[in-house]
Amino acid sequence: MSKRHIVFIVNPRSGIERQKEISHAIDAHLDSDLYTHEIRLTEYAKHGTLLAREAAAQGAYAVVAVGGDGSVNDVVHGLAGTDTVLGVIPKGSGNGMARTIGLPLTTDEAVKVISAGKTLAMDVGYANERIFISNAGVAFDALISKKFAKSEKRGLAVYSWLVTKHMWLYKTWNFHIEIDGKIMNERAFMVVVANGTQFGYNFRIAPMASYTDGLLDVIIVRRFPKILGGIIALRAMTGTIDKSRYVRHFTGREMTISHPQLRLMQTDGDAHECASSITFRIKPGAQRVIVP
Ligand SMILES: Nc1ncnc2c1ncn2[C@@H]1O[C@H](COP(=O)(O)OP(=O)(O)OP(=O)(O)O)[C@@H](O)[C@H]1O
Repeated sequence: MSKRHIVFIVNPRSGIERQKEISHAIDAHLDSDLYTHEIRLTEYAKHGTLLAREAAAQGAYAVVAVGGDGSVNDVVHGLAGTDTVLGVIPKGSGNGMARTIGLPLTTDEAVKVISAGKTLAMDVGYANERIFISNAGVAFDALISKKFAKSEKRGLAVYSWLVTKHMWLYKTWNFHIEIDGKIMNERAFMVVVANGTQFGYNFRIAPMASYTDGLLDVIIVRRFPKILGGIIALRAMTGTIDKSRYVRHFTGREMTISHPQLRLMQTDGDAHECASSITFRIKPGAQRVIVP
């Protein structure tokens, strides 16, 4: 049997030590009787999409995103429409997708999972034409993604500080929302369309979401007394946010979220400009992913 080829995509900005750690883990734990491999370094943001597309075109069995949800998102954009499998070594700060599928967070263990090669077909979300794996959102989470991207430092402490600081000033909007034909207007602090359960750091905005149910989950956090912000955050950390009286939850296959002033959204933690109306869709089982 011919060996399967795996391409690992690494952001060199993560540092030489981390690159060495990844190389050692691959040498130690990737079964060389079954796999050949190469490591490709990204040269700029989103370069992972191009590298993944090239790898798939050259017949790679798998492309492994070494990083967080942003890196996974880049790779999945490149693999769209191909049979090449996605692998993940969780080296981001929040690692929302990796935590959702229960991947080990250490490099050695993550490489062992890749070597074992068990896969499942994962649903892929679309926000207009843009892919998301974990979640997409149009309100407070989009603002935090933008602020987090500008921050020099990463990590839970920075993320928590940004949420706490901006929550007090944030003004809710009255969104027009249509979910599989059902129309509603909601004054919301957050409207998140989720495929995975969390933003990262175990902050579970959609604890009921599944990568294999063929559905998107819509979480609407309504206007709430800001003094209760800590309690809502605690509910997210304990996986009970849907039990809050300020939270509404729906599932569907297609939904549109609109507001005349809407300009900013996030997909997998990456903030970008958007139109005033966004349509979200799910492609069930569109991407095979290596799982524990
Ligand atoms: N060489 C590079 N130079 C600049 N940016 C890069 C380079 N390679 C990758 N990137 C970008 O860096 C971002 C890395 O995001 P990633 O999600 O992997 O890390 P993170 O934000 O720390 O983790 P998480 O999303 O889990 O919090 C991606 O948007 C990717 O496009």
